[in-house]
Amino acid sequence: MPTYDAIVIGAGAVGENVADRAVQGGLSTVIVEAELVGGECSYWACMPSKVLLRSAAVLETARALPGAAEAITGSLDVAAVLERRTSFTHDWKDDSQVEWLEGANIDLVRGHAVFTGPRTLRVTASDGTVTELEARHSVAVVTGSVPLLPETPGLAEAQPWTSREATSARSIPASLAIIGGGVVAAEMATAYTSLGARVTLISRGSLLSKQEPFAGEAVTDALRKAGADVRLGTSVDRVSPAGGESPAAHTLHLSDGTTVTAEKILVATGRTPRTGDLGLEALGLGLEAGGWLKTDDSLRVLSGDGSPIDWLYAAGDVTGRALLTHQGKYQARIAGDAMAARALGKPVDTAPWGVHSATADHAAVPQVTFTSPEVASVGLTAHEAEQRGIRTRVIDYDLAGVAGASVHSDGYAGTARAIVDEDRHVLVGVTFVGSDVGELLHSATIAVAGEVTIERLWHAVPSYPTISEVWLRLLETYGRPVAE
Ligand SMILES: Cc1cc2nc3c(=O)[nH]c(=O)nc-3n(C[C@H](O)[C@H](O)[C@H](O)COP(=O)(O)OP(=O)(O)OC[C@H]3O[C@@H](n4cnc5c(N)ncnc54)[C@H](O)[C@@H]3O)c2cc1C
Ligand SMILES: NC(=O)c1ccc[n+]([C@@H]2O[C@H](COP(=O)([O-])OP(=O)(O)OC[C@H]3O[C@@H](n4cnc5c(N)ncnc54)[C@H](O)[C@@H]3O)[C@@H](O)[C@H]2O)c1
Repeated sequence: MPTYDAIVIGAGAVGENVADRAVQGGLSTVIVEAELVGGECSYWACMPSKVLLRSAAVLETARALPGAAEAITGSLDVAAVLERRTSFTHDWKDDSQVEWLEGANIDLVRGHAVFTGPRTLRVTASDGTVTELEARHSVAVVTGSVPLLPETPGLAEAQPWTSREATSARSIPASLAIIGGGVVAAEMATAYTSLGARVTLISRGSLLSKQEPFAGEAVTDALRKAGADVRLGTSVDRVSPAGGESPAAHTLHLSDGTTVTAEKILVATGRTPRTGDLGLEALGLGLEAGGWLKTDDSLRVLSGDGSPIDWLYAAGDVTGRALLTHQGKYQARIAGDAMAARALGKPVDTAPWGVHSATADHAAVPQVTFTSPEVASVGLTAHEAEQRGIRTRVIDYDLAGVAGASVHSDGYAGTARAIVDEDRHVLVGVTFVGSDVGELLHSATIAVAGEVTIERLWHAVPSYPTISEVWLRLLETYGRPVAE
């Protein structure tokens, strides 16, 4: 049986990084992949979705700029956008990522992995070939997540799209009904409206409800202005064939008594961990098939009794810690380093903010939602800070009042919010809403993760005239520091 120091199950962006750090730490490592090396982010999530959004965002900015606006003589070239998307996904082929694995000294076994015992796995390839693998030290489960489909009567029969079909479509449907009000729903509603589909978004709550309320409100207003039908506080009771002249269309019957007819339905109601078919439950460790893999901050999986399993690690979506590529890769760096350090008897630093502790997962998770306007946030919302019992002050500033924003484009609209922990005089959360604010976010992430005091932030001088001058405006709104 081939034996390695470490086995990584899942070669998405996160698994690749776990394996890379394990190899760099001195462990012989094999990675197992059932589909494409590169995972969801490269082929059906981050990259294709952002490419689908980008051209229209640039066009919108140009339209708000005298001089540039006059040069626009046509409309969005949908075929060119789809072609650029396909080039980013390498037409759903993973040769370049396989080449990267080879360069990083990571062995690859293709197929679906199932645990046969502690540290042993059986991998079955699509042609039926079986490979048994054994790990001397550790196994990392990095199997990601899959879309969660609600059990709405008639929905499965309508063969709805998930994010996979929405990001890989070769043509744009005339009409698209999107069920959900989270990030996927908001981004895909923005993209498909710009690409010419008649979009109806149906959300049982508000839009982007995990963010500051003004974020979802701004995106809702913008989507409506762009022509989308956004129905909030409504759910889908059942789906039926539309009949009539367009047999391929579907009718969605909503809880408010209205109906929506659409050629395609996109379900964007969240994700569920890919742990149902791994044989984890047979290990006798109290792990549940289909459940999230809870971990400690060095990414060791916690057994049913809450104690860490010394040989079993997990990172990325499958942990449910933060379903974001960059945060999963942060966990991956820590998991791979911790696996290597423990295997080789080297020191392990699991103190908060230590080398082997994914502390930022609790305090400073950044996220950019690439809607129009963009929503960029890190750390806590005002509501979350209050729930954690932090004594806060909320500072808001209208981005339209910042010189750099008015240079960016005419009629620039946006909002910035900073949440100050009044006891520690540090920021615990920041949100920006506005065109191109995504590139501003890392300044806020550094302030929050670095726990930079308000007094010191006055010495971080933003350049004039950039949108980042909002930092100075937020400080002025908070109040000048005084010498004691
Ligand atoms: C539409 C959409 C847009 C997104 N946009 C962004 C974005 O802009 N920015 C961002 O940060 N995040 C974004 N995300 C989230 C991001 O895609 C995920 O957080 C990220 O892909 C998780 O990476 P992962 O490696 O944990 O899982 P995955 O990428 O899902 O990789 C897991 C891999 O494991 C393999 N696998 C599973 N089970 C087995 C098994 N038993 N044996 C062998 N192999 C197995 C799978 O085939 C897969 O390749 C988006 C998500 C969606 C749905
Ligand atoms: N730009 C980015 O960073 C980006 C982009 C897309 C996705 N993602 C990540 O991917 C993950 C998945 O995104 P998502 O939008 O699918 O999930 P989400 O958790 O953001 O939103 C799920 C939405 O579905 C609704 N919902 C849940 N069950 C429902 C039901 N039965 N009926 C009707 N509505 C229901 C929820 O109320 C919520 O509005 C997110 O956690 C996000 O972090 C990130």
